Amino acid sequence: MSAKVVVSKRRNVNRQAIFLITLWPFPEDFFLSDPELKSKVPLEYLSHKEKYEEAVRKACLLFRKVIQLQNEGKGGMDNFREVLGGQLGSAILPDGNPITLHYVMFIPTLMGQGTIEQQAEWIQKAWNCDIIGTYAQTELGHGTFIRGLETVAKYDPKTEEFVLHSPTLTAYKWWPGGLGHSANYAVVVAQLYTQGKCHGIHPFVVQLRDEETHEPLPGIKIGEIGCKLGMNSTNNGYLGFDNVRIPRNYMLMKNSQVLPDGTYVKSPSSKLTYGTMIFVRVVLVQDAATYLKKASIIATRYSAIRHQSQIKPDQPEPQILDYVTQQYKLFPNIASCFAFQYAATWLWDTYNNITEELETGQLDNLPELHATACVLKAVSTADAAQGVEMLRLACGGHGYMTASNLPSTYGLVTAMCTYEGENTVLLLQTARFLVKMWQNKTNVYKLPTMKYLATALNRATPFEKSVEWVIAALQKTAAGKIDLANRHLNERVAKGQSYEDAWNNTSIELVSAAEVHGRTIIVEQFYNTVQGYKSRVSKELGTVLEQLLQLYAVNAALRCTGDFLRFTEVLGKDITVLQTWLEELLSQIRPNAVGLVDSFDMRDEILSSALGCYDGNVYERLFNEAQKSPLNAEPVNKSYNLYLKPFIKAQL
Ligand SMILES: CCCCCCCCCCCCCCCCCCCCCC(=O)SCCNC(=O)CCNC(=O)[C@H](O)C(C)(C)COP(=O)(O)OP(=O)(O)OC[C@H]1O[C@@H](n2cnc3c(N)ncnc32)[C@H](O)[C@@H]1OP(=O)(O)O
Ligand SMILES: Cc1cc2nc3c(=O)[nH]c(=O)nc-3n(C[C@H](O)[C@H](O)[C@H](O)COP(=O)(O)OP(=O)(O)OC[C@H]3O[C@@H](n4cnc5c(N)ncnc54)[C@H](O)[C@@H]3O)c2cc1C
Repeated sequence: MSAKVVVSKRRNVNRQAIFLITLWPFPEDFFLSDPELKSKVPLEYLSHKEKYEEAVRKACLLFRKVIQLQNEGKGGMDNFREVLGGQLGSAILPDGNPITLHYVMFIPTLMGQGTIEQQAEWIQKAWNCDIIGTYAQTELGHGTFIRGLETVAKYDPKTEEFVLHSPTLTAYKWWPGGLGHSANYAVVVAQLYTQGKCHGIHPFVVQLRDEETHEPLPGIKIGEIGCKLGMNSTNNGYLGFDNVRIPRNYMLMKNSQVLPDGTYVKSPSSKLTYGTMIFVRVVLVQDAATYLKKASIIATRYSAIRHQSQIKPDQPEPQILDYVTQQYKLFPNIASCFAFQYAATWLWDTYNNITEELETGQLDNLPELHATACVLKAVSTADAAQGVEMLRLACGGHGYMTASNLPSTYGLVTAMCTYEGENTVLLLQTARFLVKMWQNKTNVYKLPTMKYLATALNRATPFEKSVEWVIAALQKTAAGKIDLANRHLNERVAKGQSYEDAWNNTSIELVSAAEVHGRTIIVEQFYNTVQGYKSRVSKELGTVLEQLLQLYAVNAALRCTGDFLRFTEVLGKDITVLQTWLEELLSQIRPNAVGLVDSFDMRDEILSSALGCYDGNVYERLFNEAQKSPLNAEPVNKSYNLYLKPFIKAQL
């Protein structure tokens, strides 16, 4: 396959940033109208092996079409984003894409961690798909604690090679997407040893399979890890090394180097090796918004079609959308879609600005970027997973059908809470930075996401029914929680605990403080975006956006009433005002609910749901989907004669 990519010789080019510039309206039809990209049989009726084979067939066609568009000059990297993300990507490959990691982590790591020469060597090949790669970091024994990885890369100056080895079973790589049978190369993260000393984890490019036959190379033990809750076509794999040799220049050496004689040259920051993880955490916030939008469309449209029970005995069964409890399940999730979308856009811009600085050697803003990416990834994916499950429940029994596409959407979104950093662990990373800033308050003034900490604790926040008040109250609560956690940490240390034990013993409070900090950022970004839009949109649209903003804010406030009572001046009677405000907003949003989810602009083929179609023909679609069950192909199944009949006829 041929595609052109120009590797710039300029060092300060943010190569990951160029991925997501949208210059071209994405031609969904080019993909969705291709009969070869449609499934002939619903995936759930295929075996595990057939699912994988079908996914590889489609993934190859999908990327061939993206490259065709690119060669015709139609769009650029944004096309990749569309086909990899939760919108078009998950419609065509509902149980995951077996080559995603090639684009989302392998190529970005070559770009972010390789020298100019290494990029020139590898990127064109990867871009042309002459090689297919993955990102092999996690091991059977360690996913979170990457400093504890056991795979070893030992430098041999005699041959100028690294020797990769898995000394134990727990050192086996475990989880990388596409590793099982799709990829023939990987970026492998391993402990670097040179001149008898361990220098910590570093990234290496390793060939795993023959480029022609795809047979595993000598010393490479490789396979797929088996069935999972979801994402069963992503071909997550395992990988062990038995003294596999690779050339010296296969270590990605943009940040630290091993010279031919084995001398180690240190990186300006050991955390630059973690750069690809920051990149993926940033793009996941957008993906969380996309999955939540999908589920919100399905559940809201279904709620407008479904009639059940009676509100008043003498009246017809209402649309279930008219039940206030139903509105409470749906509308805060619709508001969250907007909130996460705006937070994702803001985080993406922040990421671009800070990575530009990193390219020029300025590392000052890296810790804040890391802390912010961690908390926004954690809060958005946790809320999206919880939201998708709530929206599934909001569809009653039909939401449990795979034909609703809600179970599979949940399978995709809940995985996000674990991969690319387990959410609790990420919140603790943010808490670590918050506490550090809290202890040295002068630093706080400089940080856009944290400067509120300098004044929030002592600011009066008398209750008023406004978003501005919610933001101030969240800020005061976050500051109060950080302050309290920090005090408890110090008290434990003063009583003789080590700092690490005290940290662990305070970690419930620390996680909670980080979470409120994350929600503060999200509400603030939502607020700033709506203020920016107000002068540019119609009065009516401005009103609806304002209602969504208020709903997101008041719901965020009601989720932490206990904390508000502890850390702000709010009183019990004010909570009643908040509750009434929420109820008013639900009824204001009700007439626009279907219009709002329609505005997410997802076609029926993308929703892939019998419940969520635009025309509302829910029951016909459910019935038609049932006809696809292989059990309905014959009126009597052979198990009747084999087992049931003898069982029924037998004298028990
Ligand atoms: C070509 C076109 C392409 C177009 C592309 C278009 C893309 C668009 C596509 C859109 C669709 C998307 C689809 C997605 C599908 C995804 C598929 C699934 C992917 C799933 C992949 C994975 O799942 S892949 C594995 C991820 N696996 C983790 O995620 C491990 C977590 N575990 C850690 O990440 C570390 O283990 C952990 C905890 C930090 C501790 O690390 P540690 O022990 O070394 O560090 P310590 O805690 O001791 O901290 C020491 C100091 O380091 C500081 N620090 C720590 N991290 C830092 C950092 N990153 N940057 C800066 N600073 C950092 C910290 O703040 C401290 O700073 P200080 O000392 O000053 O306080
Ligand atoms: C679908 C999927 C795809 C994946 N794809 C890839 C891939 O392509 N490449 C790759 O390298 N990896 C991949 N992974 C692995 C993923 O990155 C790890 O699973 C993730 O980082 C979590 O690590 P873990 O599994 O070791 O969980 P653990 O760390 O074992 O977590 C278990 C529990 O321990 C807790 N815990 C752990 N450490 C701490 C701590 N310090 N403080 C408090 N609590 C703690 C966690 O909060 C959690 O509750 C994938 C995983 C999944 C599920």
